[in-house]
Amino acid sequence: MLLTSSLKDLLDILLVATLFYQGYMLLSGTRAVNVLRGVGVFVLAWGVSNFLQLAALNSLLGRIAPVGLFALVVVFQPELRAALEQIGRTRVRDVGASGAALQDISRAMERMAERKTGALIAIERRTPLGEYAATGVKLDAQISAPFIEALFARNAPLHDGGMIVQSGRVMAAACLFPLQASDGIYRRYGTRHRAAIGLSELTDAVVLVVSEERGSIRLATGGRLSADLTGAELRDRLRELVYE
Ligand SMILES: Nc1ncnc2c1ncn2[C@@H]1O[C@H](COP(=O)(O)OP(=O)(O)OP(=O)(O)O)[C@@H](O)[C@H]1O
Repeated sequence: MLLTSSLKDLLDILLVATLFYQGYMLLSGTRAVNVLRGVGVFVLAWGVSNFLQLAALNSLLGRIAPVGLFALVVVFQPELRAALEQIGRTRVRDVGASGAALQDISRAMERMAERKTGALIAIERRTPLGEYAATGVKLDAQISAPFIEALFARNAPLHDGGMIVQSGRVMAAACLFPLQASDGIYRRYGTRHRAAIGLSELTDAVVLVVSEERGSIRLATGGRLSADLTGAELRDRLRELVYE
């Protein structure tokens, strides 16, 4: 009986530790981490004021806490939604794009990088990108390297904004992606790169960027931007990420 209850305690502690660790992993790399530190300081101050029995401060912090909690839920609604979606995702094989489509995307990315044509492409994985596709122009077109290059050509009508690939087709172009907050390690990047990081932070999409300025190819996943990639490296990364 004693053993059972200590085993239960151990399981309890393990589950709570896992929950905290998963919570931290979901938030790490997002702007919520900085706020989490602020909440930590608040809780610490509340603990100290409780310990020292500072009645006025205690009652003030006690009144702020529920309002603060509500404000946090409102401010971090996108992050909370992304976190809940991540928990609810089923581990099914991805349908973002077929091998041939990935080849076409990589080839187009390589050519656009050589010509320094700016480009932004999001490949849907498990999180639906419909709401972002709705901000642009619906296409539902077959993927081909020349088509992608034509879309992003400098004076083309749909070159501004991001392209979205769903189920191996170009579903939309000229879409607006959410911008990554300008704080943190990516603050020196321009809006195209921050839009790629922003979308990859809120969804599990693989987002590709060609820099118009540098002619570099980069890839964003999970709110992080890769180093410059060669065409071959991009192909390998895409194969890994889209067929994980
Ligand atoms: N929120 C957004 N969603 C989608 N595309 C965007 C968004 N914001 C900017 N862009 C695209 O990025 C272009 C501007 O890129 P900007 O030069 O500011 O960024 P950058 O990261 O420095 O990229 P580059 O290295 O190509 O210059 C816009 O013309 C537009 O096509």
